[in-house]
Amino acid sequence: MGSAAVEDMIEASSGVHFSGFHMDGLDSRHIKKPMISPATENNHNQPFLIGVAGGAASGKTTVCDMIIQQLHDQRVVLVNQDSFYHKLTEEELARVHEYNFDHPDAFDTEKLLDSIDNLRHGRAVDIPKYDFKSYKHDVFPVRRVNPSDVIILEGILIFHDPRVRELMNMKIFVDTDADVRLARRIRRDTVGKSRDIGAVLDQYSKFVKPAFDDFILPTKKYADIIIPRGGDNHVAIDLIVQHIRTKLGQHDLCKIYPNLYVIQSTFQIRGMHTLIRDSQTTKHDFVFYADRLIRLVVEHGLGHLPFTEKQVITPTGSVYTGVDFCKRLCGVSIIRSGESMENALRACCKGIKIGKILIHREGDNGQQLIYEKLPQDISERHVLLLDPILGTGNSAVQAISLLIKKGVPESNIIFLNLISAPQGVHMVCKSFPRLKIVTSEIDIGLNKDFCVIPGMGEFGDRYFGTDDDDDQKVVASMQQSC
Ligand SMILES: Nc1ncnc2c1ncn2[C@@H]1O[C@H](COP(=O)(O)OP(=O)(O)O)[C@@H](O)[C@H]1O
Ligand SMILES: Nc1ccn([C@@H]2O[C@H](COP(=O)(O)O)[C@@H](O)[C@H]2O)c(=O)n1
Ligand SMILES: [Mg+2]
Repeated sequence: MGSAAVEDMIEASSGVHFSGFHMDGLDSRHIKKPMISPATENNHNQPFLIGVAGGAASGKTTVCDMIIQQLHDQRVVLVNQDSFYHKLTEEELARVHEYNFDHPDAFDTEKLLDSIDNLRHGRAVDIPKYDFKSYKHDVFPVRRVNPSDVIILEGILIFHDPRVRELMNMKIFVDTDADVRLARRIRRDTVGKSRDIGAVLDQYSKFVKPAFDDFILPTKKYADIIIPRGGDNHVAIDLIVQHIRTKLGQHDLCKIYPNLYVIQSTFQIRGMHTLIRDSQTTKHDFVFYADRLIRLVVEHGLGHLPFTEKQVITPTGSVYTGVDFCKRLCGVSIIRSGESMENALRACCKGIKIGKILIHREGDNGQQLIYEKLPQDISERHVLLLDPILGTGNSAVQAISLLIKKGVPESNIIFLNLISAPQGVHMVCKSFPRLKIVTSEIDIGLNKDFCVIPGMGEFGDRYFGTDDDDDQKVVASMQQSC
């Protein structure tokens, strides 16, 4: 695809986030101003920002180095909070042993925020390298840091300021025993920084330990992941790297198509995917975890519907300013796998009408519309199109074309699925830039039989129990648990 075509498409589709506001059927007293659906699942065109905090000598730098090493094929930069220590005055330098380097005020957070803002917007920045021996920033040449796919921010107090914290896509706290930290610090400061052991211990009891208790430890609660034993914890580091890779994989397609929304990956979501993708999972477990994931996708999809502001009076007599749901909705499932998503939609939207479309699939593009039953007034509704797998995209294109033929505006269609292949994403997003796709994971691609890989096999067979192997799996799982 030419870059001009991509730009045209992005421009055309970016408008849809603001154009789906409908007022039909709503009480005008409740309508104050249009509210744009929050689309927080992914940050288009933004690098993935990781924060790594923890006590001094807990192993933060070691953990960052290991992550960077494992992500060797990605553009990753490390930004150290040390680089943003305030410049000391002559007076402070003369009495440096009385200076508290562990207090939040020791850092120039405004400058740090400015540098991150530049990097996030694709601008290179010059970051000084701090010299622990002279307490100065001008001993070493400044480091030119280029914008990258992943930015790691590391430092004892990197979670302290909420403005910095809010920018982070992932927060890691390195949790190492206090004795180990002190022992490492003594070695580092005496051998590495040529400091006197008495001064090191004085600084520790006067500033380092109190600041850890008062400022650093209280930020542990903001962490998404706490790593005990730092760099020795290879399992945690592998999982973190895997998660970052998933996020980076998604970013590429999300950068091209602003109408693609991949729900924020968590270890819970990855755990559920691991189960439904495992060929040894029993039907019972498959249905249980597929239902959980479907429910998440449905809830995220509903988050993209237009809302109107609504105020209510609570039992305490106070005013609560909230939102009113969009009422003109309908679901459409692509038979047969799509029917597995109907229950979750019904559970979220009381009494929702659900239409059906049956498409006969043969090979990669032998699609043929066989049957359709849709509500008569479908053109006036927002449609949630249901199909757990987006493979080649041919069935989806058939179904969407039918909806558009029936008068449904393209921007009123939200296509919900669990797994999308990049081929299907390209096909649907290119053909219908005003529609939205909400999915939970993007897979690698399609095999020669047009099946999604790694995928999960034939979803309908596994969900509805028409998978021949299932009895053997039950026996195997019973044997395992004996
Ligand atoms: N798992 C570990 N085992 C032994 N030594 C370690 C380990 N992790 C870090 N160190 C050492 O401890 C010191 C502090 O580690 P570092 O990663 O620089 O911590 P921080 O960045 O949190 O201050 C360094 O000298 C490093 O080599
Ligand atoms: N001139 C300085 C500046 C900082 N420190 C100490 O460094 C610690 C933070 O660095 P980490 O790599 O351990 O995160 C912090 O505890 C400061 O006391 C210093 O000793 N001298
Ligand atoms: Mg460090």
